[in-house]
Amino acid sequence: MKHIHVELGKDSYDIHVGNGLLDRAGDYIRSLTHTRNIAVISDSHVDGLYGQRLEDSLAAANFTVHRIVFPAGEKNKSAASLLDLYRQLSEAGITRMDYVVAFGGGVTGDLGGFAAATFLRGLPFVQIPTSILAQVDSSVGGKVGIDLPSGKNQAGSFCQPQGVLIDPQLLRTLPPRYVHDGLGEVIKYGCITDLQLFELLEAVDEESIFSHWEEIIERCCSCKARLVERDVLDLGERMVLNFGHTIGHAIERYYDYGVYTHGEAVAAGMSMLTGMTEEMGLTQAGTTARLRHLLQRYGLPQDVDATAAELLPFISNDKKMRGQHMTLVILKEIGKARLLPLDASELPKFIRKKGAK
Ligand SMILES: NC(=O)c1ccc[n+]([C@@H]2O[C@H](COP(=O)([O-])OP(=O)(O)OC[C@H]3O[C@@H](n4cnc5c(N)ncnc54)[C@H](O)[C@@H]3O)[C@@H](O)[C@H]2O)c1
Ligand SMILES: O=C(O)C(=O)C[C@@H](O)[C@H](O)[C@H](O)COP(=O)(O)O
Ligand SMILES: [Zn+2]
Repeated sequence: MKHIHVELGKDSYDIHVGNGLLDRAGDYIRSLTHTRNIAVISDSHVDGLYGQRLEDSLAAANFTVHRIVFPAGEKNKSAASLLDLYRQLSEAGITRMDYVVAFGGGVTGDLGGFAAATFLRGLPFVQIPTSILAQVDSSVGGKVGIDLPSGKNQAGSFCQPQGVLIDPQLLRTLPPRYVHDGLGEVIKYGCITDLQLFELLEAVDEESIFSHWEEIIERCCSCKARLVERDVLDLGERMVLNFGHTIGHAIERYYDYGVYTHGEAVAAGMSMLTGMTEEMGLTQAGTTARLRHLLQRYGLPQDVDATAAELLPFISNDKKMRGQHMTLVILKEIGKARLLPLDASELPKFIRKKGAK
């Protein structure tokens, strides 16, 4: 079992990584609280697969368990779902001393975490991520929230979990599309800070990657933990985690959260942007080809049909926008990202698509 500490003063917590941890969740959460009631928020797929196992572990540790379920899918990371979770938390009689577990992929972590962060002005919560994407990225760092018609993650807050329990064995049931989806964010970590991780992904293939999950999860979570410790509110250095997301979020929204998964959209965003920055001489020659080759190897898109003009309106409310100024995350080379401040009027030239004027 591996432990990664996230040092944030009174908001500090630990990330635990180990096979079989799901069945020890009850004892672990019991070590954090004496309360009786616990709400487990999960989507319909994860609840069906693992809800009873988690309930059994929690019940054995003397918790009264309230399983709260919402329909799976990014379209449900919505205000309507949030209201329904509040209703269910209220009907379960959850009070301020009780605990919430966000148990599922990134959608559950963001939506369930936001419900916990805001219901009764805030309840303590634990993240038990079950998708690759959630195990390498979304369960750590405290960004919780929902999508709005105006854009991706447009309502949310920073609220750190009390702990994160990662059981890589749960990934065995993850559908192949979401293996690729999560690898989109893993490739992001390789691009922004971890050349060795990028090289590992180049060296293995989809078959053999399963034997490397623990190492991959640990590398990504450690990288994220260090960035979050230095810049918890995302005002500077943490922004590198947003590489590929300026265009990626616009892609998700343009297609109404129904065509590209988050990891796929980020993959296309990284590739499209790097194509442009390399052409401008800001990125080392050859980087785009290397990135696109890796994306292709793991079944991820390198481009989308939507034009720059179609995507641009959804970039105007990116969270890296400050008035008329914007920070773009670009690559110097594989393993090294940098923040590029620019005027919003310059954005179109970074989104212009290959071959377009
Ligand atoms: N807060 C953050 O820092 C952060 C970081 C990255 C991404 N995100 C958000 O995460 C979301 C994407 O997360 P995701 O890709 O995990 O999507 P998801 O939560 O929708 O999960 C993907 C699918 O896999 C299913 N699933 C999850 N675990 C499973 C398992 N073990 N076995 C079988 N099926 C399983 C889910 O039911 C769902 O159908 C996006 O909304 C994105 O914005 C947040
Ligand atoms: O934790 C972060 O910081 C990230 O940017 C991680 C991203 O992978 C994640 O998708 C995040 O939710 C994006 O945040 P946003 O502030 O751009 O909505
Ligand atoms: Zn992301």
